[in-house]
Amino acid sequence: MPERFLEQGINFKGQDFELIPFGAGRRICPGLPLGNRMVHLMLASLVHYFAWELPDEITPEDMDMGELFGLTLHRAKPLKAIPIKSL
Ligand code: HEM
Repeated sequence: MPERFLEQGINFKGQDFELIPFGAGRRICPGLPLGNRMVHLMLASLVHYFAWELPDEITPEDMDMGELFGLTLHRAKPLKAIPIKSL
């Protein structure tokens, strides 16, 4: 639920310990600025250039958003999204 951080005034740059995808303090990830730009560029390019659909007539409401606890918290079932055509 990434939206839980909306309007909280929390950012990911290592000051707010509720959200530290790049770590914090002296050993914070030195690739933070590059990583931040690349993730935005990659995701925006995929959304901009392709139309997407879910496999097997799954609707967004049916998606299993279950989580699996580990070193990081990730989806129990990987997201499968199919690019159907370039826009
Ligand atoms: C979305 C992309 C990335 C994420 C989420 C990420 C996340 C992290 C995290 C959590 C750490 C450990 C920080 C800590 O120990 O507190 C780390 C360390 C590190 N990251 Fe990244 N990283 C990303 C991209 C990059 C990139 C693009 C580079 C280099 C070009 C990079 C280079 C490093 C290095 C060298 C360390 C070790 C820093 C140290 O131990 O002093 N990372 N990263």
